[in-house]
Amino acid sequence: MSKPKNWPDTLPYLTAPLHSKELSPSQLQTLRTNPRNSSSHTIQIIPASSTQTPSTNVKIQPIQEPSHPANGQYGLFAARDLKPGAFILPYLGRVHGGGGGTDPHSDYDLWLDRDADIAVDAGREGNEGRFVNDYRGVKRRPNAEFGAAWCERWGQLCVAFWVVGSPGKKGRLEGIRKGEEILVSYGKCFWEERMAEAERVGED
Ligand SMILES: C[S@@+](CC[C@H](N)C(=O)[O-])C[C@H]1O[C@@H](n2cnc3c(N)ncnc32)[C@H](O)[C@@H]1O
Repeated sequence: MSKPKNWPDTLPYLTAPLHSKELSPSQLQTLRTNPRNSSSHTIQIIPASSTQTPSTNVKIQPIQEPSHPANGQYGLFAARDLKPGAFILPYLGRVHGGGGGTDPHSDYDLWLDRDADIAVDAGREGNEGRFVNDYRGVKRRPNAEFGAAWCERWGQLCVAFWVVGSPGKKGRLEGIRKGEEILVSYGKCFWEERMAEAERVGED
């Protein structure tokens, strides 16, 4: 199986979501319910042709810029020009419930469905999506966003990334140029939790 360039040797590269054994039958049903068949059809449907692996939209690159807050780590960069609103890639990892099956301190855990208590952790295995950094300290605003999508390739709900903006709208949202870093907002909660954790460690 081919892996993306710069993929770490120690980490399994996923080409499909991995299900934690602890997922309950109702969580599994939520994951496998196509919103096209339900009354609340608000999420995007991603055709299988858009989720080929490795992704041709992105590349993983080491960050070697002292002013970048994640200097010395990796980041995810556009491998070609990406238009406003364009789908970028799915975020693959271990799909789990709050009940367990993953690391509670993971920095790679994203909500898929809060109401159903389902999240995706790419801490121990994942795809290119795990290398997306937060915009804070890098750019003035995020150029990408994440949310839930129905992925036809796997017949289930997934977390996925899109370019910020709407396809037909002109203005300051100009998509992501080839070579530009893809940056999302992890949300205030992510950084508040990290700060609280750092304070706890400092007190020990
Ligand atoms: C999901 S990972 C992103 C990929 C990570 N850079 C890597 O190489 O594995 C999240 C971690 O990246 C780092 N990070 C991402 N965005 C950051 C930012 N804006 N400022 C500081 N650290 C950041 C933090 O260490 C955070 O815990």
